[in-house]
Amino acid sequence: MKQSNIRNFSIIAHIDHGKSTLADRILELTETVEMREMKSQLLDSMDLERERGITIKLNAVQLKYTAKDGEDYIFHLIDTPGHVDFTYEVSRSLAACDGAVLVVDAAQGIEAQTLANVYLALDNDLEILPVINKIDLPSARPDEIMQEIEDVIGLDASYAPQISAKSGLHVVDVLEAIVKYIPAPTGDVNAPLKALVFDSVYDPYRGVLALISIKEGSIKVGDMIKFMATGAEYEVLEVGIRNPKEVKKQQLVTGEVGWISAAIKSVKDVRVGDTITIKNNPAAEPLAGYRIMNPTVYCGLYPIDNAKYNDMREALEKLQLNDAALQFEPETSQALGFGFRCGFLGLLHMDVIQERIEREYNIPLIATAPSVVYHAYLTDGSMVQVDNPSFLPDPQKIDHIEEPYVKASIMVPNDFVGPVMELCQKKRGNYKDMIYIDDTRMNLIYELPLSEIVFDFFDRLKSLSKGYASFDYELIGYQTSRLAKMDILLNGEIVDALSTIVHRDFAYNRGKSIVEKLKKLIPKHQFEIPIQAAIGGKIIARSNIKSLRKNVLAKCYGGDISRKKKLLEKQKEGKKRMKSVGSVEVPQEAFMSVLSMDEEN
Ligand SMILES: Nc1nc2c(ncn2[C@@H]2O[C@H](COP(=O)(O)OP(=O)(O)OP(=O)(O)O)[C@@H](O)[C@H]2O)c(=O)[nH]1
Repeated sequence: MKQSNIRNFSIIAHIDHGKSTLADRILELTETVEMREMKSQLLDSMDLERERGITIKLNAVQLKYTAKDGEDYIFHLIDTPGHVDFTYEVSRSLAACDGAVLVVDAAQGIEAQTLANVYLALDNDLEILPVINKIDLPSARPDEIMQEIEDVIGLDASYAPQISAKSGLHVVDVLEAIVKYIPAPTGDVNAPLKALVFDSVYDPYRGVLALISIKEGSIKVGDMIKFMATGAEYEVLEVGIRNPKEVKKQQLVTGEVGWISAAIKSVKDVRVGDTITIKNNPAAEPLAGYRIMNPTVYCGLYPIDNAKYNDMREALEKLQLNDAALQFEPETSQALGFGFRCGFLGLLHMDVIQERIEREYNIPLIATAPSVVYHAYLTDGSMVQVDNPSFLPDPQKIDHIEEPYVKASIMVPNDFVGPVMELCQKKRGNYKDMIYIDDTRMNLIYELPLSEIVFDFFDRLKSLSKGYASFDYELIGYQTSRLAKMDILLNGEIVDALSTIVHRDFAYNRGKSIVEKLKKLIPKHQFEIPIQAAIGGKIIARSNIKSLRKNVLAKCYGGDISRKKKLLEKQKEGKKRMKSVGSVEVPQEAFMSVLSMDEEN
């Protein structure tokens, strides 16, 4: 295939605007997948993804298309994840392309992630092809949306195909527009190899497969390769493409997108964003833009059954082979026993990992409230990074504490601007700017502490804007805040897993709210349980869980063993998700109670 007849592109969109549905239609139209094999949203391979309707892992497929000009083309379609947690992956997958198909919902119009994705595409110098989707909806306003794309993004949308990805209407226009408007790859096939690693997949038999886009040169079986950032060296055992079935090849050349296997044991050697070159004929410099991804959110994960500790380590190790962004190290909690401190890219990433451990490895867990990474500057001039609130150094030794901040862009209809600004204010946001999108909507720019938005910000935003607000953010660095550690005491004992770092101005309300929540969540015991919130030994809120009066077994008379058994079974069921903390049984929800703060302020 001539390089000039290759087209490499991604589909980008705000969540739910129809990216995966369009990808499915394109696969059908190019007859890449036979109809009977076609499962809806084929590119989303993990069960969890399908269930949650989100795209997490990237995928690349090769498609063949005979255009109306009579020429045969090869398309490489690279699927990108659509959630803010995975921005870096989106950016790298875009760097593997020459163009991006921008899907915009004809009823919703431009949303925060539409813009965020457009900026990422522009950063990567991509040609952007707008496509207006869901024109079958009664509420569709394709012409207005076309105007919006021109006004807000500054793209010429006059040639944007207006389609229904669901029914397939006009989807062929998208393929023609890809041929016409997205440029062919330009690299020199005779230059030393530069292959961008934009994803990796773990295969239990062959080790890590690197998904690569060949920017210059070529790669073939038997080559000795070098990963330029990690320095790892391997011999290439297999190269190939996916269509979406795996097809082995002898080599991949400039413009092609595929995979290589080289008996690579750990995903850590195959960092997304790295450049692969040939060891004996290396490229002078790597492709631009590589960076190491650091987790933004940490939490403790503890097996409910301590005997499962080693199984859990194995589960995490296996998951990590697949997911370089997941970090973990052993941690002990007085309350919860032995477990792991785990680092994630965001809350969604955390949820997904937690669910996979429970579901795929069958290990019931207790998760502690997520925490961001604080920088505690000590009076001796040193700095410690704190990702677990219970390890915050003694207040006497702390000079000041800094916390991570983000710049948030929130798109919201005019009617909801008031409540959204109020929410941002409550979440300690600093107002920065307000940009008019059109007569009906605005883009609010705020700087907010990450700790405030990783919790329930997104849910609150959605509910108070009736689902209309959309949101995107990027980390902008650390700022000093008046923070302190708040401890929770049950029955007079500090429960380390319930400690949080709070802003001093909000400490009282937050303490009160947590204490009240715990009172509702922790079941009654045979004895009274005092619950207290304290900062530096000073009690700021308290309540009591009254003792249980009735014994369930008292109801059973005589020797009705089966009834007794049933009752005990029932109690056991209820206890499954409990963890004994000292003499108190605490349910899983209690550890998350520090998160949802509906009653506060
Ligand atoms: N009416 C209508 N619904 C559509 C159309 N295209 C997609 N949808 C629906 O919109 C919803 C979201 O579509 P997806 O393709 O999953 O969206 P996505 O952008 O891939 O979402 P993420 O992968 O989560 O980012 C699904 O319920 C689709 O059935 C369309 O043309 N018309």
